[in-house]
Amino acid sequence: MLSSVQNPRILLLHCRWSKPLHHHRHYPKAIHAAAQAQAVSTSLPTSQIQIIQKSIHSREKTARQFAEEFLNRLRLTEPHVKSFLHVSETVLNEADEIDRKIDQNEDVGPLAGVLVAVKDNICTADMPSTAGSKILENYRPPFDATAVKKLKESGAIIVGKTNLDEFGMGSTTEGSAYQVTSNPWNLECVPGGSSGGSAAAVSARQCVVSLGSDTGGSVRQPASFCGVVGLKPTYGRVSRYGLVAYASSLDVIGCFGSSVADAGILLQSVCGHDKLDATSSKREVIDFTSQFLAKDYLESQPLKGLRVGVIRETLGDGVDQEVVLSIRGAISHMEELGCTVTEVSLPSFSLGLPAYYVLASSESSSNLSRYDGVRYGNQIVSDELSSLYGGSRANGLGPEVKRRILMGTYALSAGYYDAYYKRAQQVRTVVQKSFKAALDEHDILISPAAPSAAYKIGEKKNDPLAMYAGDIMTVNVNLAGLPALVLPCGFVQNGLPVGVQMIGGAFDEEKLLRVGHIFEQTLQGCSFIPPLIADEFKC
Ligand SMILES: NC(=O)C[C@H](N)C(=O)O
Repeated sequence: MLSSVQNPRILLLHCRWSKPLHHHRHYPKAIHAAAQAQAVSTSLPTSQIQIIQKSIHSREKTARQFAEEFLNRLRLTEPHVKSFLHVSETVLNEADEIDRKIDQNEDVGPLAGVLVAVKDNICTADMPSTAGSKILENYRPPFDATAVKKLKESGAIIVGKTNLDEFGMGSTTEGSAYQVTSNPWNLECVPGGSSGGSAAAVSARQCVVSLGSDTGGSVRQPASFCGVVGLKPTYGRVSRYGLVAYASSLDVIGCFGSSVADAGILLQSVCGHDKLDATSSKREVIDFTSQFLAKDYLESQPLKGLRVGVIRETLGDGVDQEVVLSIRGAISHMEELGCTVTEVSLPSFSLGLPAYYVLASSESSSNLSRYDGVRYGNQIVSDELSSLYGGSRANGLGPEVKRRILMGTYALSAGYYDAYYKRAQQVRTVVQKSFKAALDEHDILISPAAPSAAYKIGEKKNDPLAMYAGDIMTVNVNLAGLPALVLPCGFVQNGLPVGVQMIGGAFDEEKLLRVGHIFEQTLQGCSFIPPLIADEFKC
């Protein structure tokens, strides 16, 4: 007979809220105390996509009923959370069309009836796409991004466009030119950024899953702040065609869900080679989720012998002690599941942050030069071409975007190029090599997703360096182009969630999702439902 430590299925039962948490001695204290206050559900995070597919195909529930459920919740919560810049008016019609197809035995696709929110820097032909900037106010692209096209082909219903820091530049979503989004766990706190709207929308269950983009952590850090799952795929895994360019060598489209399985199923639908994006990979796309979703998989001790490396530099000075405690709890849980956990050093880790900000700003200064008031968006009318350009930019771009363009232009200018841009590229190579060495010895690497939990709106808004410093845990992964998964692993004392980051080798999303799923199904024992909607989910 296996002990609970060896048998995840038994462990899972221990972690159910019906049993007091303290009966499981390995449950981390930080989760322990705060989680009891936050516990609102006896159910584990399950794949909402699977539930929807099963129900609509068995006619137990219609796509319209699911759509109405989410839209009602959206109507109630949106005045508080403000995740969306635009909500579609055709959701119910699209749901009816899916029900009609099912009735007539027509093909509907793996995301049939699933409400997906899309970050507003991802182009949609039938909705505005502002990238959170005034310069693109009312802009309607004449085409869908490849990821959006694939979503539609899979039967998904795009529920709307979500708020973000202007052009993805920021870590709180306060940098949007339109509105400030709140964290559903505490409306006075930021949801993280730049994909704060997409993370908050999943957290408040306004949609089933959502798309974001991640240049230096924009999917993973808001996932951590909002208590949801965030997946940053390998660079090249998902086409960037139709993603408004910020820093093209770092940008990737990523996925949010309330379970690891949902994030994986969403990735499956949007990834793959696209001839419209020369950097998209031609690698064959394998099935990311079938293996771990198979019945009885959890009972096969699937993590036994998995080599896990804890990045030493991410648990030291400057990291909130309550976050460290939660991550240590997550690490001991992985040991319980049979993983071999060792510390690993990435000596170049701290160099990643300045290198990222030089490279991202440099690329943005080039990418954003297209916004001149002539080809896109808002224009200041003038007889003089230079004041038409200058006026439109002065008026249409926000302060953080201007700061990055100035920093990037400086780093690229003759005389400074070698000292900044070239140096940063050299650091990037060092970062890539040190990840490679660490991943030669380990299957996955572990770190916090951010040095703190969510903080108050306004707290860092006027302190760009403090804001940049908050990206320390995530930017290195973008420099190396690797995939990473963030999932909730606990709470700090004030009840805000903490996320653990799992980093994998290039194109190894399947392994990351598998490990994440087992971790989620055996540790949490509870869906991370924010207080805002807790009443609805109490059982
Ligand atoms: N876009 C991102 O991934 C967010 C990062 N904080 C940045 O401002 O660059």
